[in-house]
Amino acid sequence: MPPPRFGVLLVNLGTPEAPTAEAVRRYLGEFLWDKRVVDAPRPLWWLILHGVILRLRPGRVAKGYQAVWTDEGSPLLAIGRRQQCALAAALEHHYGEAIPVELAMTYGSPSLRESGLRLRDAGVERILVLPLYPQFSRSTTAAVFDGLARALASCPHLPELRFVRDYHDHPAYIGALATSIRQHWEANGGEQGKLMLSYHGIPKRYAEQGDPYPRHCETTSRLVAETLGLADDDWLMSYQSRFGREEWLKPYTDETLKAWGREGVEHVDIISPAFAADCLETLEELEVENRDNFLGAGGKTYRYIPALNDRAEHIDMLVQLVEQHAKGW
Ligand SMILES: C=CC1=C(C)c2cc3[nH]c(cc4nc(cc5[nH]c(cc1n2)c(C)c5CCC(=O)O)C(CCC(=O)O)=C4C)c(C)c3C=C
Ligand SMILES: [Fe+2]
Ligand SMILES: [Fe+2]
Repeated sequence: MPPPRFGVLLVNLGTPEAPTAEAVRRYLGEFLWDKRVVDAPRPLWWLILHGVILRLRPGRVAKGYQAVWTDEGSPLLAIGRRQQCALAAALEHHYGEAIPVELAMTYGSPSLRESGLRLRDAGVERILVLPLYPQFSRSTTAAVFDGLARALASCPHLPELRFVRDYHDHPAYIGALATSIRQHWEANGGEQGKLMLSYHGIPKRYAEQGDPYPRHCETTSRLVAETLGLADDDWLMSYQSRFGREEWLKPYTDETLKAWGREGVEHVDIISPAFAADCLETLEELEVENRDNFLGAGGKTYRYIPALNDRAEHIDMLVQLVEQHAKGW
C-alpha cells in the first residue's frame, strides 16, 4: 500500500472528561495556565489560579456541563468526532483515496501528541493542521501552534506541516452560515426582529496589542449580513463569555440583550459564528443564560441557531479548505 498523500489534523479547544468539579478543575488548570490564553505574570497568576479560581469555579461550571452533557460525552468532543468521520468520508470521495483525519484538542484529550502519533502510525508524512477557529486569535489559533510545537519537541524527525491560520471570510464558510440562518427562518416561521451574531470575546487589550480577532469577526458579520441582504438595523454583532475583571471586546452579548428587552425589541435570532461545534458556551450560555437575560427584560421570542457542527455545507466547506491548502501534495 502506498502511504497516504497527506493527513488532516482537526483541532478544537478541549473539554473536561466528565461533568464533575474534579474533571473541570483539571481542564481549567491546563487551559488557563497557557500564556496565550491568560498572559498575567506567572507567580501572581499561579496564586490567583490555584488559590481562588480553581477552588471556586469548577463546582459552578460543572453544573453547566451536567446540563449539556450527552450520552456520547461532552458536546464539543462528540460533535468533533462526527465532523472527523464526515470529513474523512467526504475527502475519500473527493480524492478517490483515503485521507486520514484525526481530531485533537489543544487541552486535555485526545491530545495533539496522541492524534499526531495516530497520523504517523497511519503512514502520514505530510500534515495539514486545521484549527476549527474561523477567526484567528492568539488565545486559540496561536495556542494550537504552540501546543503542536511542544508536542513535536522530542521527535527525532518532523512531518511536513501546513497550518490553516483562519477562514473568517472564506466564501464557503459565509455561504454555510447564511444557508443555516435561512433554513432556520424557513423552519421557524420566517425572519423576525433582530439577528445577533455573538462571538466568544477576548480581552480588549489583546486586540490593542495586535490580535486581528475583532477585525475578522467584523468581516464575517458584514459578509453574512450582505449575503442575507439585511439592512443595518436588522442585525448586530456582539461578544460573549467574559472571564475575569478587565475590559473585554464590546458590545457585550448579555448587556445588549437586556437592553433590547427593555427597549421593546420583541424577537431575537442568535447565532455564534466563532464556534465550529456547539459546546458549553453555546448550549448553556446562549441557549439558557442569555435567553433568560432577554426574556427576563421583556423580550418575547428568542431563538438560538445551532453551530455549523456536521451540517453538509460545513463539511463541504472543510473539504474546500483542505483542497486549497493541500495543493500540490
Ligand atoms: C482568558 C480567558 C479566555 C479566553 C481569552 C478565551 C478565548 C476563546 N475561547 C474560545 C472557545 C471556547 N471557550 C470555551 C470555554 C471557556 N473559555 C474560557 C476562557 C477564555 N476563553 C473558559 C474559562 C472556558 C470554560 C468554561 C468556563 O469556565 O466558563 C469553550 C467551550 C469548551 C467546552 O467544553 O464546551 C470553547 C469552544 C474562543 C473561540 C476564544 C477566542 C476567540
Ligand atoms: Fe473560551
Ligand atoms: Fe461561558
